[in-house]
Amino acid sequence: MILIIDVGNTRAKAAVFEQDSVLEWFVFETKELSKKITELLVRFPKIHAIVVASVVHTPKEAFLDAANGVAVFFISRTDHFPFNNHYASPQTLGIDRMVLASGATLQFPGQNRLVIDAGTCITYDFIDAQDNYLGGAISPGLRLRYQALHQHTSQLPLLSLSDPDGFVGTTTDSSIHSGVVNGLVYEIDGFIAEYKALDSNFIIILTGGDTEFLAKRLKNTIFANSNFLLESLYQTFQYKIKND
Ligand SMILES: Nc1ncnc2c1ncn2[C@@H]1O[C@H](COP(=O)(O)OP(=O)(O)O)[C@@H](O)[C@H]1O
Ligand SMILES: CC(C)(COP(=O)(O)O)[C@@H](O)C(=O)NCCC(=O)O
Ligand SMILES: [K+]
Repeated sequence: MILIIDVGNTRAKAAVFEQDSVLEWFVFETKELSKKITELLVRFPKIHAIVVASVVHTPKEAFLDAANGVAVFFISRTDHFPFNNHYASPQTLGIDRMVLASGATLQFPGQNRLVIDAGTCITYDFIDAQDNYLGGAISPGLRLRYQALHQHTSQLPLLSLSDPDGFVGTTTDSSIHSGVVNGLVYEIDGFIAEYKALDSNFIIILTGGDTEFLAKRLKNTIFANSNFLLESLYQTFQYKIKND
């Protein structure tokens, strides 16, 4: 039994794997990490390894203390990945993006893949049909857009995510919802159109905390899976074990 943990900038996501199936999924605040690991190890005493990918500087000691002797594997940039990395600054590439690229490469062989992760930030990652990872884009996530508008102005309220009524905002609130939600939907559809213009043989994978909200609003056909990062992390770990 293996505990897989993805530590994002907003929340940590975890899954307990038995062979290749998931027994249970968990989501919690990143600051509750140590406490949660301790709880999960009590609930699932058969866990013999913990696999972690983190984009947050969480001290390794915190994991090791909570793991209480269970082996902890921190997936890092120096591990084996199933793609050729062409990012021009590989030393600064987010480990979450590498894991997503790895999952896309292994799960969808022989086609162009675009992975969109709608989390704290929106990340776009492009792996071509020959398994070359080429890069993509980073932009603010949905919640971050609402927060930024409020924090950097005097007059804009902090709103929570809600459906805009059309694209013409007629009040401050509806203008913000239109700008944030429609703006992001146009952005994603726009990027997808650019990638598809390169080659029609494309699979587009959408993941992250805003997957469900966004999936039904996009024009394009996509493969939506909120758990794609955790599944990819499990596969990246299996790939690492085989190739180390
Ligand atoms: N309980 C929640 N707390 C924070 N964000 C949430 C929650 N539920 C849904 N979300 C959405 O999830 C997004 C963050 O996604 P997530 O995958 O958790 O980010 P990260 O991987 O960067 O930690 C936010 O833009 C927000 O709209
Ligand atoms: C872009 C990110 C902040 C996204 O993090 P997330 O939204 O998943 O919490 C993360 O992938 C990161 O810190 N990247 C480093 C810069 C880069 O990938 O080029
Ligand atoms: K992201």
